[in-house]
Amino acid sequence: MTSAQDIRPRQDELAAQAQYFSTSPNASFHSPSSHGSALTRTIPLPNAKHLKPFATEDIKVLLLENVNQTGRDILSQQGYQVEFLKSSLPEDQLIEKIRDVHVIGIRSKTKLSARVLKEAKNLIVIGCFCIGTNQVDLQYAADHGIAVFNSPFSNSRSVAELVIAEIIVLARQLGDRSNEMHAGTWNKVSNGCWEIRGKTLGIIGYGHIGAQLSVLAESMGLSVIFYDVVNLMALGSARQVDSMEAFLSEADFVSCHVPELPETKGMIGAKQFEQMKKGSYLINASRGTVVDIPALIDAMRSGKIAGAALDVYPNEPAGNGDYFNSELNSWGADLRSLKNLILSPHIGGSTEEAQSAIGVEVAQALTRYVNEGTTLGAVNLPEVALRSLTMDEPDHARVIYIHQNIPGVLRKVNEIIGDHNVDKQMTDSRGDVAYLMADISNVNTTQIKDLYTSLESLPSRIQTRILY
Ligand SMILES: NC(=O)c1ccc[n+]([C@@H]2O[C@H](COP(=O)([O-])OP(=O)(O)OC[C@H]3O[C@@H](n4cnc5c(N)ncnc54)[C@H](O)[C@@H]3O)[C@@H](O)[C@H]2O)c1
Ligand SMILES: O=C(O)[C@H](O)COP(=O)(O)O
Repeated sequence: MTSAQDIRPRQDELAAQAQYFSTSPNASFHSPSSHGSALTRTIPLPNAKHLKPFATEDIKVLLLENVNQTGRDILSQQGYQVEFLKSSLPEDQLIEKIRDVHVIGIRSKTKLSARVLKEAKNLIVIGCFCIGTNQVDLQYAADHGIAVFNSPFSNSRSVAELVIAEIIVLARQLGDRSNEMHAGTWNKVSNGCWEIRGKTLGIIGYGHIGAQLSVLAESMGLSVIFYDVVNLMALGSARQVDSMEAFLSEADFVSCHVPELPETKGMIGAKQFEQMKKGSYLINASRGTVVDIPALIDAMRSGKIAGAALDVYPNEPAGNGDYFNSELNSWGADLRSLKNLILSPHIGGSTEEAQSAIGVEVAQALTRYVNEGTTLGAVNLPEVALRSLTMDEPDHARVIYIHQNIPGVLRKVNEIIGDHNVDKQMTDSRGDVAYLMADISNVNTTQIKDLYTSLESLPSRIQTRILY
């Protein structure tokens, strides 16, 4: 039976590996990527029942933005060094911290631009503990062999429920009445207050959240129409409308659920407010850049739009307690002065259920990637997996080779690994980047080092890891 002690590499093996890499320091820094370092070391784990390819305590994880305890626990239980911070970091501090880490976990606030990622010499994987991945330069990450994972739908229901609440609160001006009561004013009005029964909800972006919202809204007596760039199956009695103008002119409530893309930036602006019904409402819980805020302010002041709910903003404060500030956003003060405008601090996905599920989902994806190289669910790399390699036979190794997707690479890689018995192999490509995973047997430590050096020397190489 394997004891806990057995699943750690012996100190003398670690020392030997450190020596090996310190005598050939460039081996892990070949062009085109400057990535590769501690994790490209090949550290043996004799007798381990499951693939744990290196000293897990060497793995440094930085978690920002208050990632849920469930995720922190999973990563800590792996033995990784986990640093946890409640808020995001200013770019200069982020750059200092990211230099060192192999894994970073973020939410929607932390911008992992090419400028930041360029400094992340050890980084192999990013976990977005949220749905959106617009805050990460996905192409730069892929080109440098950094996998990115997210949680595609664990908070969808939470967002949909929040929007349902907002529809009723807007229709009844409930936010204003509550504010007035908090200020000591009794103001009993029915003017401009409506039931939602029989009204039309227009959903822009009929994906995970839009579809959930559609089902909930119909059950409360709303008619649902939606606009999406993709032709989609309508749920229940919902109906897809092809033209944005026709869609906007029919909806009493318009709710945005599109990702942040170049095409969705400012997609609701002055022209679209003009096309909306007089007295209609706008809800945005997608991304702050989707709605042109000065145009919204004008439309609300003119009475065209009777109310709005914003959960997201083009610039959001770094952490709790920070001022929602009008210096950063010239329109901040104007927004706060508007009537029947619900402002919430990006809480669409902030429920216990969603955060707990996201913590588990993303932390497990990160662990599988670090320990086994599995990219299932990655948003920027090809999805590749092989069934788990057991370490019962000590002469087995898993080769992970991320490379440029150009002709002739597989032939060269197979020439290198083909002297050994290739038990299984899978390769796939996505755009310019390809990912190869192969389990080989009848290979000893010296041969593994040779394999590693040969693979690293191929000009197509982005990142090599050999797990054994
Ligand atoms: N407020 C929050 O806390 C919160 C929580 C979760 C997600 N979000 C945001 O909501 C967005 C949507 O989430 P989702 O899970 O429903 O995404 P999704 O990918 O499942 O659905 C997005 C839909 O938008 C459509 N779309 C894309 N571009 C479009 C365009 N130009 N016009 C019309 N439709 C377009 C897509 O075809 C897709 O059907 C996320 O990308 C994220 O930014 C916010
Ligand atoms: O993309 C998302 O899932 C939402 O915007 C929620 O982001 P958050 O985890 O930063 O609240």
